[in-house]
Amino acid sequence: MKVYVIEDNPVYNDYVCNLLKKGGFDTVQAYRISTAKKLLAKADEDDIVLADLRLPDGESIDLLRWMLTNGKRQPFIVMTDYAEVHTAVESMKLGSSDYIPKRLVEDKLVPLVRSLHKVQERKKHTQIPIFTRQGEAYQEIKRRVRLVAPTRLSVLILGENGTGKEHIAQHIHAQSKLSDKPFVPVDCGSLSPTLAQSAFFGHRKGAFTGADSDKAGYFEEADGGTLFFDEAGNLSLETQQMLLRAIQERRYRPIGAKEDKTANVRIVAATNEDLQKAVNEKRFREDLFYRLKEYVITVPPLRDCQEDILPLADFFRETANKELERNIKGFNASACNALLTYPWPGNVRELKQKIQIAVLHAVHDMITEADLELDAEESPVSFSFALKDTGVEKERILRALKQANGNRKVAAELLGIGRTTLYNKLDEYGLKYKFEQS
Ligand SMILES: Nc1ncnc2c1ncn2[C@@H]1O[C@H](COP(=O)(O)OP(=O)(O)OP(=O)(O)O)[C@@H](O)[C@H]1O
Repeated sequence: MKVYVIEDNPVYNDYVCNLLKKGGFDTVQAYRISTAKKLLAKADEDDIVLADLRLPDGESIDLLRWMLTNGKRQPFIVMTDYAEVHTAVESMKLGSSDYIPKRLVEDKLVPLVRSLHKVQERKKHTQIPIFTRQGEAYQEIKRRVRLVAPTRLSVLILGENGTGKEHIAQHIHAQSKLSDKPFVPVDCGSLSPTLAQSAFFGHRKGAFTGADSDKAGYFEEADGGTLFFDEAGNLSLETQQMLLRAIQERRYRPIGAKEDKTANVRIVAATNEDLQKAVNEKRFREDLFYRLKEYVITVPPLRDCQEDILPLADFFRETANKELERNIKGFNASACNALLTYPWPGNVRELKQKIQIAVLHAVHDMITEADLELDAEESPVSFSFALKDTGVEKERILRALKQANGNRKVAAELLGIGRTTLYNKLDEYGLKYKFEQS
């Protein structure tokens, strides 16, 4: 997946591409509409286009029109210095996915691209097979899901990108009493504040220019079921206030309607943001935070779930074998070691991608370390072991020791710390003789 950045100012173009690269996205640059058209002719379905509103040879809306007439349905983001609502609305009426004022690019672009990418992933993988993880941390998550699912409590799922939060939300819905009603995911990161009210609450015909017919919002679509706020940390303050009222009063009014409707939904939200920090920094409303976190499920990063890595890798190898029509049998020893020691900043999503590439690359029937193309820059050591919570730290050490069959050297490597630090920690937690090798 690539992001096409079409911006005539080369310095700004480079700046935007660097932001995207840091966010983990590949980029392709163009400075004019004419060049963009040539490049986009070869674009993949899951690519994303980001274009400046005004370009030397026309407006980006012309490019969008060209794409639509040429059957190109990639998400299209308009970047503008001129954040007038009418321009944004015009481009969105035509089918652009969103617009972003340049002053917000630094903070909002990467989350926006990420959510659009997720929508595409979701469309592509509506029927993706899911592996039932057996690791200890996951057993605890399953227990919490089982307990909370039948209640009406709002659930907040916390975890880094790609840890599988959305699947957990789906499990909560599937195990609830509402499972025969809809599960409606909302990508909060891709909602512009201007359009959020209509998106959540819907509108009546004629409520504003362009409202040609009545439209149901997410609350109505999810009626009786679960509304899933994905990337909830990206909600604008304005939208947060609007949602808080609807959730608290269990009522909302579609734009242009004369009467309120009942908000009969169960809320599940997910975020990779530290919401408490966002609350302290006044970026997230404290009252909404408490509404959302009636029950919290925390999903640990993949690097802390060592026992799940190889089984998941095997599962993704099998699915990649089917998709790519290959017959790769497994991983050699150095590949296994690399999988276990790599820090997986992109978590399960990244593991899945790396295995897919490896299955494609493998020359013989076993995947080697080189096939995995793990980025050397992301060495395990770059991940600090500075865990605030000693309980979690102890757990992690125990898991690493178990995984390493008691071998201190391997355990230290798995944890990304030096052997002396590990010995000190073992002393501190009274684990000196735990899993001692005979
Ligand atoms: N147990 C699993 N079995 C198979 N695939 C999984 C599993 N867990 C996660 N994945 C895959 O990893 C990717 C990320 O999962 P998901 O979208 O649920 O994560 P997320 O935490 O919601 O991500 P984000 O924070 O980016 O929104 C998806 O492609 C998903 O199919």
